[in-house]
Amino acid sequence: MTTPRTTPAPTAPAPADARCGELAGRAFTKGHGTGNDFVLVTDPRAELELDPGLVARVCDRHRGLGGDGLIRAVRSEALPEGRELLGAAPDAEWFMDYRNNDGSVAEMCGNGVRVFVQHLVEEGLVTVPEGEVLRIGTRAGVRTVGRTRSGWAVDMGPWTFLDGEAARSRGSDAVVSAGGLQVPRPALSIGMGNPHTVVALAEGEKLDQLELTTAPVVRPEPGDGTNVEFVVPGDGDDDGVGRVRMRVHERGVGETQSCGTGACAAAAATRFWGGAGAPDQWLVEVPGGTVSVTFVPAPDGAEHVVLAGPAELVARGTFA
Ligand SMILES: N[C@@H](CCC[C@H](N)C(=O)O)C(=O)O
Repeated sequence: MTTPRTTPAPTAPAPADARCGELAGRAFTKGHGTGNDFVLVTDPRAELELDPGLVARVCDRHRGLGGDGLIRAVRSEALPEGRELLGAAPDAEWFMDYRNNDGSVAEMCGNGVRVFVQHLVEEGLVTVPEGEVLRIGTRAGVRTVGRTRSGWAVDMGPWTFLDGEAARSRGSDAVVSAGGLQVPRPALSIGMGNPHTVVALAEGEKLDQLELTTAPVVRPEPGDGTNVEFVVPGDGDDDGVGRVRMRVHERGVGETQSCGTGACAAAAATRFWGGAGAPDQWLVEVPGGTVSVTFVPAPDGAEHVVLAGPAELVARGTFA
């Protein structure tokens, strides 16, 4: 006689928190800037609890909406880091709360700002007439954004050497190893509100041969991690415009099609290596398109970096 089966046949366990619970019923927008793609959520009063696991589930390319990051549009007054900015910039009504695809918080996202502003405009939350600017709060400070013929231009503030004097005197302050590179290469650490490490390669061929599915190793290891840009300077600047090709491995994401702050860092490093006479205007070609980077004297006496490029919204929906 066979004993009746009392235990249920095993089934695959349901993954914990598989859905985007906290976001259920909320509207989202999907957009990108030169292939750097984001999920955008409007949460004016900062009511959502965006824990890293939730952000990672939303950004998962197989089980979520998919994205290099998640951007929450919050009124600056609703977040402590936004309120801090309002004293000096009372017109910075909206704050870009940016999260990387792995759920980590980042200070700044250059492509994200353009997509964020496009989202605010299309949601009817702001108007930006031709010739006027909008001020946006970010964890890297206030950013000023204006329209261009084909997108938005963002004053990204000053660029900095992250390792001041060493970088200035030697032209490099770190070494980077990566798949496809025979030997570790010297690199320059540049701050754009967030950290970047820029490596120059001699030929385009080497750029195409890089294997960036695993993170490049940077020594000395930056405490908060870094975004790593590999650049190949272009030939000839007859028109006074510098050109670079770039691939990037982003902190908290992996290889992306584009990185706005990375393009600014790549142009700043290449211009620094080029010495006096290097152009102030640059076109940075990334796998997802081209962005422009211009170095301008600013009223505060510092040199600012202006990043310009497109922003496209591709979908709207509701979280299940
Ligand atoms: N893609 C962004 C940069 C996003 C943040 C970055 N991964 C970090 O952790 O600093 C850009 O367009 O600038």
